[in-house]
Amino acid sequence: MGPHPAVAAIRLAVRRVLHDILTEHPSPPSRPADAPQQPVPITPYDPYAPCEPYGAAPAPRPRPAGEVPPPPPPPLVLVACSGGADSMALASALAFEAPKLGVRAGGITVDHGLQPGSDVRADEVAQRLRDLGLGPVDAVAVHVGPASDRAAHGASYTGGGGRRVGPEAAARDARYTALDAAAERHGAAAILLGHTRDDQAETVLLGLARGSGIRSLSGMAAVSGAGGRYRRPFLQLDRQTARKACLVQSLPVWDDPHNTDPAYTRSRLRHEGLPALEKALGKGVVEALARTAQLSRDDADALDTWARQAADSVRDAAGRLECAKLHALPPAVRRRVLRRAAIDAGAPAGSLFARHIEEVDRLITGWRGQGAINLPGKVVAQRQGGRLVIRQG
Ligand SMILES: Nc1ncnc2c1ncn2[C@@H]1O[C@H](COP(=O)(O)OP(=O)(O)OP(=O)(O)O)[C@@H](O)[C@H]1O
Repeated sequence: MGPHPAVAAIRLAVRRVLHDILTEHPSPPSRPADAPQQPVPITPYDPYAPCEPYGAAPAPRPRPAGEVPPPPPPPLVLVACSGGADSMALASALAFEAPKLGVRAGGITVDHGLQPGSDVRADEVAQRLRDLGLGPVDAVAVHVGPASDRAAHGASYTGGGGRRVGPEAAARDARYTALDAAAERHGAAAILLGHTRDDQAETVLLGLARGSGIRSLSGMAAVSGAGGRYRRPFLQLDRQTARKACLVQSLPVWDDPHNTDPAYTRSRLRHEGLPALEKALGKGVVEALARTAQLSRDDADALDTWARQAADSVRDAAGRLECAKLHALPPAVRRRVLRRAAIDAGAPAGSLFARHIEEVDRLITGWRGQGAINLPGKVVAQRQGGRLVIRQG
């Protein structure tokens, strides 16, 4: 008899991602047991050979012709685990699938230090990961400082005003910094995150409420971070499946009280907003929102590419933006060109909102002699003759 359907589903999701990682970081081919050993040439002992100076690192032994270099170690994949149901299910699937594919698998849990006893819990989670057979496993304590505007990990949770704000964002920043450091320390090829389809639906709704275009509707990417470090195998899987997989495998899980605390926007959305939407619109809302994320991402990527190509064609020989050519572009492409120009001039991406770009756009489409527009980062946009000048002033 095969595994429970929930367990089969989480394993399949992880197996697919491990296959992708292996394609990008091929494992050394395993030598069949009966393959002939490569003879290792023996260097004759030379008593007159010069000695290494004391304390110096030994010089690498020149490899005799014909000696096969040692194979690189198989890629290491870490699971980022809070101890919650989603990431515990992910850890169990990784522990099951990785050895079968010749991948090394470890884990990391981050202690944000925001609740009493969080250090003890982090140690417990680390032990559970080791009990699953994962290694190396780290429990890392972080200091949660003020939140930044950075949105570099494919997730962008914000408050209603558009800025990434509050303790949630600050904890996330500290967590990703710790995860990045762990990946560097261990030379990991990837870090798996347990975001599910339900998390994706919530992220899309938060983006919708922000009203800043299809990029914010595109939710979290399946692959993100430096060099595609972060992978989200469960983005197509619902939260109930992950929880069920933990239940049938008797995996203890920790339910973060923040997840049910109505003080948090995401928690209200999860427990009040989405159920109300499902009641009004019927089942399938979560699935539809997750599909919206994927479609929006594809559209946003295409428009970004178009805008990158258009950016050169709207400049004069001196590299200045020509208003007439900007005017001829479709609005979605023009706004992207303007946004990119403002960022290149020094405006911080996280503080540049749709309303800023709309004002700059009016210099092109609604020109009636307006003055200069002040943008974040002391960047100024103004129309001079038929040119749009955006620079730090
Ligand atoms: N303290 C932590 N240490 C390590 N990884 C974490 C931690 N918190 C969250 N993560 C990672 O980020 C993912 C998303 O976390 P988030 O808090 O948004 O969701 P969650 O619903 O609480 O997830 P989970 O049920 O896995 O705890 C988790 O699945 C996990 O991979």
